[in-house]
Amino acid sequence: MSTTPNGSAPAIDASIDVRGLTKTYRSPGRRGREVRALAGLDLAAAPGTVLGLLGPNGAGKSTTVKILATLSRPDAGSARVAGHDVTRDPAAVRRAIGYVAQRPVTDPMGTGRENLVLAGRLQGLCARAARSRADELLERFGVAHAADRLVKTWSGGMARKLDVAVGLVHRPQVLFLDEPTTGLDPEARTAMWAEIERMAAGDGMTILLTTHYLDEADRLADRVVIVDAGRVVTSGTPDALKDELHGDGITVELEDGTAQAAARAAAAVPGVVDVVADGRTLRARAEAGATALPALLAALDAAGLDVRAAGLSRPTLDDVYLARTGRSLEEAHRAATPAGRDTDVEEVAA
Ligand SMILES: Nc1ncnc2c1ncn2[C@@H]1O[C@H](COP(=O)(O)OP(=O)(O)OP(=O)(O)O)[C@@H](O)[C@H]1O
Repeated sequence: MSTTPNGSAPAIDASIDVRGLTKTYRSPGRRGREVRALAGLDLAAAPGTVLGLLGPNGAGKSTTVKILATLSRPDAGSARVAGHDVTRDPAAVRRAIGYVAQRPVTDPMGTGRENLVLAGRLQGLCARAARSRADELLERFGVAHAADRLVKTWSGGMARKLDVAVGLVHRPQVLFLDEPTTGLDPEARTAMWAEIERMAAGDGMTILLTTHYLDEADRLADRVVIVDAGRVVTSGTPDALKDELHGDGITVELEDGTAQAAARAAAAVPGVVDVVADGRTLRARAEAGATALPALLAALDAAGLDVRAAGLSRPTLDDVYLARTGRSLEEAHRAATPAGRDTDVEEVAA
């Protein structure tokens, strides 16, 4: 809950308010084998905003979402969603949320319409209201033309839209989207991004989005929280996080030869730092890129190196991730051991 500046009275309640959440999984087969999924996680989302939860495999994103969706219990800490405590009032939380899991929840042997009507009935709508809501959602997600075809014949992008539509049947205030675009082709991803933007900006829904894609978070999230090993590494608006890095990125592509020679020349140019050579590409950073780039190009010319292309870029969330965790998100994914996830486990009691 947020407070007025003097801390006295509640101002606007956060739609999602998580404090000091911890969670450990224990494998019953192997005594003592425990996995600490959350180690004191804090996060908050204001109403009508998109919060991006980023982190490598195993960082604790899905565990967080499952606790917020009342599908799992925390060991300690507190979590409130739409003003309701997830452990004290899970029924109220469930009424207020939609949850779109990583894996599809729709029946591939049913039609799109049948899936939506069933979801509406399960949410307590009468038959007529469920049919009308299904029609509305089929239209809204641009899949009405396929409404009466079995979902197994739908494309991946259409099926993912149906998953999201199912999560919206009961008009939730807060929506959890767990990796909504993983596995989608670029066109389907872009279409899904437009939907997510429409839900947040148009419908005023609060959305917690977990993703592996930093460009996705940059585009959609009002605030991002980067988690690793069950803890928050950093958080803020994408722009504020990028601004903290200062300066510009410089990329130079060389005509021939390796970038090693260019790196030596670049390192001597005043203001050019963090020089990295990779094949024929040279990457560096500079506080004032517009001044440093001409000086760098002159130094390369003087060293007899031909340049094919050169450019400046603002820091990306990838740069933020690298600066904050010491490794790229991709590298972190590779390092995460898929075998680390146990399949047959029970939860450690709170
Ligand atoms: N049911 C479970 N039993 C045992 N360990 C689990 C279970 N679920 C998750 N874990 C472990 O808890 C840690 C956090 O997992 P979680 O799925 O929350 O991470 P994540 O950030 O969502 O990862 P991904 O991006 O791969 O979905 C990992 O070490 C994972 O192996």
